[in-house]
Amino acid sequence: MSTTTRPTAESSARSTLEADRPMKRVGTTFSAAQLIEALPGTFRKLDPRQMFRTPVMFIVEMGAVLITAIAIAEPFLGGPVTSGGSEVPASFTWLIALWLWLTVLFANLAESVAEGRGKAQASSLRRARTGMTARVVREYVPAADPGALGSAITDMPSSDLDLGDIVVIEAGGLVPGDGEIIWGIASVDESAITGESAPVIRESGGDRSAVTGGTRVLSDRIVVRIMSRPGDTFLDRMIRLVEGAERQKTPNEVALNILLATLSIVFTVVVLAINPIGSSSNVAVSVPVLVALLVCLIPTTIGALLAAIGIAGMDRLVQHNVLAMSGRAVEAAGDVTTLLLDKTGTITYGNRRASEFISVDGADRNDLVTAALQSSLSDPTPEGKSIIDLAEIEGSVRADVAGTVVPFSAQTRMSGVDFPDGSSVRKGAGSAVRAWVAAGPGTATAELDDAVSRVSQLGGTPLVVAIRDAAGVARVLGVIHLKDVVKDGLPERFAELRSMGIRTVMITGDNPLTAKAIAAEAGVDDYLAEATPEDKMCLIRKEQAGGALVAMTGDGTNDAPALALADVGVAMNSGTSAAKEAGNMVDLDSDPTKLIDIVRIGKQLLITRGALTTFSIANDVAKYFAIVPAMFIGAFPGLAALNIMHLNSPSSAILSAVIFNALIIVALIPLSLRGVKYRAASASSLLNRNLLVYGLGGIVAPFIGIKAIDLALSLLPVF
Ligand SMILES: Nc1ncnc2c1ncn2[C@@H]1O[C@H](COP(=O)(O)OP(=O)(O)OP(=O)(O)O)[C@@H](O)[C@H]1O
Ligand SMILES: [K+]
Ligand SMILES: [Mg+2]
Repeated sequence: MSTTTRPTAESSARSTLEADRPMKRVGTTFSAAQLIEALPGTFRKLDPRQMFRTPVMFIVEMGAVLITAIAIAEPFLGGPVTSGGSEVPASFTWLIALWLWLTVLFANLAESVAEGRGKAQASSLRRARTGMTARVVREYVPAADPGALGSAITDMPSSDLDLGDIVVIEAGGLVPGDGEIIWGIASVDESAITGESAPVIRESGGDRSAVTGGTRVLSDRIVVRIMSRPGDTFLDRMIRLVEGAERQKTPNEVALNILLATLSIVFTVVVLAINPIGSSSNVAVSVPVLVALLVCLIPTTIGALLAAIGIAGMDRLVQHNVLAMSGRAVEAAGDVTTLLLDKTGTITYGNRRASEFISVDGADRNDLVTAALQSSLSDPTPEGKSIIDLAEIEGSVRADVAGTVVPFSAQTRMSGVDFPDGSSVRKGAGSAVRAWVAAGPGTATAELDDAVSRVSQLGGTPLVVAIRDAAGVARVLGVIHLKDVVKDGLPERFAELRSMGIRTVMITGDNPLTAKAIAAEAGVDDYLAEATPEDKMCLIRKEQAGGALVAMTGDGTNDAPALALADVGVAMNSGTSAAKEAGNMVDLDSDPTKLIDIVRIGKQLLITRGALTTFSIANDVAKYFAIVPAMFIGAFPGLAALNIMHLNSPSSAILSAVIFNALIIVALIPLSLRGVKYRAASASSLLNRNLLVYGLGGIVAPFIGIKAIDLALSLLPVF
C-alpha cells in the first residue's frame, strides 16, 4: 500500500452525488396530524406484556394501577388524612394516579410518534408491491432470448413466485420479484424504492445484474431468475424495517435497559425501607406519596425515550436512502475509523467498456482483435460483451467456435477458450496473462509493459490478450483498454471523512498502476491493488485486530465475504444480491461516500442516548431534594432548612415533582426524534460538553420546573 497524492483541482468538480441533494423526507418536530395518528398506538402499548420490555415504565404503570385502586378505595376507608405528618387534600390520590397514567402514556406517545414516520413510508412502499403479474418461462434455454425462441410463458400473480423461477420482463413492465438478470440488458426505473427518477442500467453477467421487485423496466427485454422467497422480498424487508416490525434491541440498548432496571430496583428497595425507618405511625408516609417518590427517583425520562431514540436513528437513515438491517451496525457506524472501498462499481460507475485495442510485439492488429473477440464470445461479463461490441465496430465478424470455455474468476483474473486442436486464447490482468504466457512457454516484452502502463496511468483497466498455438508456444498479441469513470465529487467527500478521523482505503482486483491512478483521482488515503476476495477479508481482519472499527462498501459478489466481515457493511443497491445479502446496510443511491451520513447518524444516535441518560439521572437527583424535605417536614420541622425551594405545601411539592417528571418526557420527544446536534469534534470533547450541558441542565431544570408548577398549583383552591 502507498499513500496517494491529494486530490487535484480538476477533480474538485461539484458533486452530483445523491447525498448532496437536499434530503427528501425530513421532519424535525412532530405535527398535530402525527400526534393524532400516534394516539391508538399510545393506548395499545399500555398492554403490560409490552410495557414489561421497558422495566422502568412497567414499574410506573404498576404504580399507576395501585394508586388508582387506592383512590377508589379511599372513601370507604375514611379518606387520606396525613402523610409524613402533613395534611393531604382529598383529591391528592386521584391527582397522583392521573399523572402517573399520563407519565406512562407520554412514554408510549414518544415511541408511537417515532414509529409513525416509518408507517407512512411503509404504506407508499406497499402500493409498489401489490397486484403484479409475473410472466414465467416454463422451460428456459440458458442464455437465450425467450421472445426470439417463442418459449411457453405462463402468467401468475407475483405473490406466487418462488426461488429459482425464471421470469421475462418487457419494456414498461414491473419487475415481479427480486432477482438476477440472466439474459439481457435494460434501463430500469427504481424510483418506487429509491425515490430517484433517473433510470439505471442493469445487465446480466456482472456486478450490476440485480433487479428489485416493484421497479419498472423502461427499455428492452430481460430474463430474471427470482432470488427471493415469497413474502421475503427486498420490498417486504424494507416495509418491515421502516415499520419497525423487525426492530430488535441493540446490545447497547440492552445494557442500558439493564442499568435502568437495576437503578429502579435499588430505588424500590430504598422507598420500601422509608416507613420502617420512620417507625412511629403518625409520621408514616402514605402509599401514594411513596409511589410518587419512587417514580420521581427512577430514570423515567430515558426509560420513556430510549425506544424513540433508536427508532428515530433508523428512520434518519431511511431518510438518507440507507436501509440498515441491524441497529447494532448503526451504533458501530458511530465509531468507525477505517473505510474500505471496492473500486469498480463503488468508486467508479462500474460500466467498464473496451475502448481501444493496442497490438504489441509486431502482432497483427487483426489477430489481436480476433483473439479478443474469441476469448469473449462466451464471457458473460459486461466487460466481455463490450469487447465483442468494439471488435465488431472494428470490422471483426463473430463466428462461433467450438472449444472449452474458461470463465473469468476473481482468483485467476483471466478468461478465454481452449480449442480442440490444443491451441488456446486468454485475456486478463497483466500479471495473470504474463504468468500464463511464461508457462507456454513464451516471453513477454517491454513493449507490453509500456502498453499496460499507458492504459493504467489513464486509470483504465488493461486486459492483456495472448494465444498459445497447437505446438504449445505462447505469445502476447496486445492489450485491450477497458475504460471506467470515477463517480463525481468524491475527493471533497473523502476529505470530509478524513476530517471526521476516518481513513479511506480503496481495494481492487486491478493492477497497482491503475489502482494508483484511480486512487489519486478519487482522493482516497490509501489503496491495495491485485486484491483477491481473501485479501479483502485479510485486510479487514488486520484492521480489526489493530482495534479499528471497519466499514466496507462494495457491490460485487467477490466483495460479499468482506461485507459480511466488516463491522459496517454497506452494499451498493446497484450491486449483486450476494453483496446485498452479506452487508448489514444497503445504500439505495449506490453512493460510496454515503458513509459520511451513516457515521454522522450513528454518532448522533450514541450522543443523543448518552445526553438524555445524563439528563435523566441528574434530573432524578434534583427531584430527590425537592420531594424528600417536603415529605417529612410535618414530622421533622428541622427539615425546613433543606426546604430551599419554599414550595407551597408538602402535597403540592410532591404533586409538582410528579407532574414535572411527566411533562419533561413530552418536552424531550422532539429532541429524541431529531437527535442532539452533532458537530465534527473528538469523541471525548463531545462527551465532556454533553456532560456539562445535559448534566447541569438536568440538575437545574427540575428546580425551575417544579417551582413553576407549584406556583400554578397554589392558584387552585385545593392546595
Ligand atoms: N471478463 C474478464 N475477463 C478477463 N479478465 C477480467 C475480466 N474482468 C476483469 N478482469 C481482470 O481481472 C481483474 C480483477 O477483477 P475483479 O472483478 O476481481 O476486480 P475489479 O472489479 O477490477 O476490482 P474491484 O475489486 O475494485 O471491483 C481486473 O482488474 C481485470 O484485469
Ligand atoms: K424519574
Ligand atoms: Mg468489483
